[in-house]
Amino acid sequence: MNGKKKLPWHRTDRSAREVWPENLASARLHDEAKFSNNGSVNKDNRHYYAQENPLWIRETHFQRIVSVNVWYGIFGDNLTGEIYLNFWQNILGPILENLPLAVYRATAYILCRFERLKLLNVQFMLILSDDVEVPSIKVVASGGKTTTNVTKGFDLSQRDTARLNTTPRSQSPASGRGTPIIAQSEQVSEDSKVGKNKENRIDVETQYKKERGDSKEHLYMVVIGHVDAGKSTLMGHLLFDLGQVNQRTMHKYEQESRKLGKQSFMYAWVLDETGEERNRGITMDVGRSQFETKTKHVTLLDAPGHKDFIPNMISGAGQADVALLVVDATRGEFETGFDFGGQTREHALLVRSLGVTQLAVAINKLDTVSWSKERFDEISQKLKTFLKQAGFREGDVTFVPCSGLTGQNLTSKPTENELLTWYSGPCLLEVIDSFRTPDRSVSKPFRLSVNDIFKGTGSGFCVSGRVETGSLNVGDRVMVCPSRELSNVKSLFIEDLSQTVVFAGDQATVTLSGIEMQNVSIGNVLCDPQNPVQVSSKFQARIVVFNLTVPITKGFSRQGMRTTRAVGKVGRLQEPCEFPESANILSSTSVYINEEFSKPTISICNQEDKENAGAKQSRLQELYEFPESAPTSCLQLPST
Ligand SMILES: Nc1nc2c(ncn2[C@@H]2O[C@H](COP(=O)(O)OP(=O)(O)OP(=O)(O)O)[C@@H](O)[C@H]2O)c(=O)[nH]1
Repeated sequence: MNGKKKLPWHRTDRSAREVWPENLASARLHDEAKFSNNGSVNKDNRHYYAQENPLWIRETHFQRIVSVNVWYGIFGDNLTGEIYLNFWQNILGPILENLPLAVYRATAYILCRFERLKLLNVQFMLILSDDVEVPSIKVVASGGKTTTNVTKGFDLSQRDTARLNTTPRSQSPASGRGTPIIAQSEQVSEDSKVGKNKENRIDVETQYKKERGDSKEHLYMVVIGHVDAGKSTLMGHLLFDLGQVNQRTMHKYEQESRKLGKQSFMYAWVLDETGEERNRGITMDVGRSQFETKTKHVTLLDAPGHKDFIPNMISGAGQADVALLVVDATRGEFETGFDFGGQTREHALLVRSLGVTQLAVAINKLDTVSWSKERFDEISQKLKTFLKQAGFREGDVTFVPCSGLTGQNLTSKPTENELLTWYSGPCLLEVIDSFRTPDRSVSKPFRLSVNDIFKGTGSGFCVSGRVETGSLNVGDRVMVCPSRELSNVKSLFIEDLSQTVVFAGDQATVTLSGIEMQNVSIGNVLCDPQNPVQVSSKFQARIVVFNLTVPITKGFSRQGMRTTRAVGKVGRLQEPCEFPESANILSSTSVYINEEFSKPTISICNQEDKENAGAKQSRLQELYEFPESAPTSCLQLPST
């Protein structure tokens, strides 16, 4: 909410609280509101990959609080925000007229607009106070055509106010994630259940320019590094400096973290949202946030550093275009994270293996070494050598000195004299701004690698993942590989915002119908039925192996592999395979690479296919169909 609109908001909020002190105890909304459902905070369940079998996905016992940014709102007769009067005065009213008064009075509404995606996005949420007990509410949409049962606590997203005849979204009993709502106008008709062929498709490049041309480039950035390197503190402080977190919230975090004796983590709390993460002082799941630089809209993915949460880190890295590696400059700490089996090396290798080529390195906590240039140079030098070996080009790596705790050199030039004597380069925000946005291959055939599947109470179910190439429209037909079953796209979302089309590079949620949920797995690929992923009996891969207890030797044979992005691209490999005689083994326990790091060079033959050469096609998917999906194989073998 910008400053101009903040004032009427707060004025109305204050007067509304005076009018309804009892109800607004649970219905007050602010620009970063967290929502409660009849007293208990609405939360999103998280997932992780099971240790006992990395092919399984498990739900965690910790959850993320559901929150949204609120731009406009009404309380009773009071209106906040001066735009969209028509929505508030003429459209919302008829929708709500059948609500019981008690419910109506305990209800708050929000309306969001996202300039970047050129969408008018409307969301509203029902907040019931503790003393209103209404299990299901009938909502009659404008024009009286649609009657919908609403479960307590819902929100919905639509492309524009003309599409407000909607079904509210309800919480998924299984995962806590909700099935997003499909606007009536976006429902897939029976007639449209055919794959769009090339001729019917609007020229994708033109469509892409039209939809995204005027907005800032979208970049997904994962923040990686050894545990306690200061990743969350750094990004929390950056978000605060950029105004993404307001003073009041920061003050609250300061007070509450002090009570727990963890005041030094107050900025980390911006991204570490769960009680368990805050109590333990570590990130466990990927924290997400958004911010803007001069030329980019950045989705920030704050990965956990602790080795127990590597699967979560991989899932964050699998979504990223670029990475920010954070290292702790404190004497002894950098060495722990880098030299003695820490996560600095592992994370850097993983992101490179997953296709990330551009890296910024934040040499953090420089306050602990009195902003020493020698320490900065020593660490940069060590990392330069290592990163080059890991496959990063020198020109694609930038080193920036900073302190997440004190805020030096994050969003503006430093003020510390010691640092100013030797550093005149860009601040962290400028470094992030200078990342190149990877080319989005929008005109290639559609491919999406599935990294999450969830079901709500509505029809269909959702899969989410990264669109690797091409574009997908609501109403399109997709093929799920490797099963090759067909399905229909009912709706599309990015960050819970309804879309009519998604493009290469987007992290999208797709609501599918016409296919059973159990027939889609994490690691499957959604593709264009008219141009599906090719089937092959052989593939080549570059393999990075971590934490193997048994040394790798030539002829080494293992069964079962799992990864997020790589499996999404190659299909799941569950067949015995062996490292061929020609393989170049550089290490017996940790990293297995060939001489040319940037190109996959190790052939792995499927055992069965070797025995019945040419007799039948393997279930493996061709990896090298498109360069975007080729060099990013990161396979994890069970260590026993
Ligand atoms: N002196 C100093 N301490 C810092 C700085 N940045 C972070 N810290 C401290 O380092 C500790 C760990 O910070 P976090 O931000 O939680 O580290 P992290 O890398 O996100 O940790 P994980 O996500 O759990 O791996 C906290 O006590 C921070 O206050 C810094 O720039 N200077």
